[in-house]
Amino acid sequence: MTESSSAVLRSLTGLAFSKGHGTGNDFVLVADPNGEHQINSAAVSVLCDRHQGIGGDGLIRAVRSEHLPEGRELLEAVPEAEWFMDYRNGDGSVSEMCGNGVRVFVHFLLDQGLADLAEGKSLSIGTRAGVKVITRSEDGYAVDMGPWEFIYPDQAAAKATDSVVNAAGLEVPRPALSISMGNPHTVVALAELAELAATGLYEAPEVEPKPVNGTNVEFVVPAEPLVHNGAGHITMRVHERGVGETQSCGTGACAAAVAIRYWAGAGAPDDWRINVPGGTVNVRFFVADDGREHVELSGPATLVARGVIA
Ligand SMILES: N[C@@H](CCC[C@H](N)C(=O)O)C(=O)O
Repeated sequence: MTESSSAVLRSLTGLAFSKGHGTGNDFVLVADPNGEHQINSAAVSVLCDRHQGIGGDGLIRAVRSEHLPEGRELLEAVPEAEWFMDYRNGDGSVSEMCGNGVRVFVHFLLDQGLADLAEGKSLSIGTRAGVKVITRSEDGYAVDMGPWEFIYPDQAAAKATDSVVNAAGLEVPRPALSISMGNPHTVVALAELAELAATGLYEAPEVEPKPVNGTNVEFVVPAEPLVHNGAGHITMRVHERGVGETQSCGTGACAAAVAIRYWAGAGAPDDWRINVPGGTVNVRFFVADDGREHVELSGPATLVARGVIA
């Protein structure tokens, strides 16, 4: 351990944390109701280090929205969004949204006695991508992720792809489609599972044009046939901005379903199962009360440990 990382850990002595995951996308979770802990990006990367820290794809701080400027702004429109998910990637960078993270966040709030979520009720959680509404579901928790958007709408409409991606193991760059789920995604379809397995994600894929704020990149293989039992089926691997390859990405699963459904055209289903290395998440498209098409993400949330920084 370097001197600076041990100094960072010393400065956090006594901090209580939990460790949790959603389909293998794992997080260090800290309850900071009154916004008293400034966990800077150096501290996040030390805590998320798998060898010299606790280990995690990201760190999630649970803070009351009133204690953050971006939370106070959300409260003006949605006063019930008491809690804010302050999400950081494992390298310390900030991301707008984490789909697996928000389910684990709610599970953590319930475990800590900081919130209630009775059957048939919902919880509104503040995030940097707006307020997300969470309910209980058969597979764990369901999150209304809101509407999706093309990042380059003109190109997407004209050509159905808007960028190209290359990665280790792929012989030629592949066409891709860029989708925003509040955070950026670039989705690439591959023909078969063997090609997906041979794709090297130990370094960031190259994306052209290079997105200014970086991007998460999803490699997906549609099932053959694509639709069975009324749902579309996809297998996905992901390289996450600020992390590397992860076992799962909730916003990535939504972006993958958006892209494959768009490419499949009229008649494509509204229900999707996304198989990732860490399990399965479900994605559903529906028209919400605001008259817009929203994406719902559902899946499990698990807490595995509680501890204190020594
Ligand atoms: N794993 C997350 C996404 C986390 C943020 C992402 N790495 C980014 O920088 O946008 C998910 O489940 O959505």
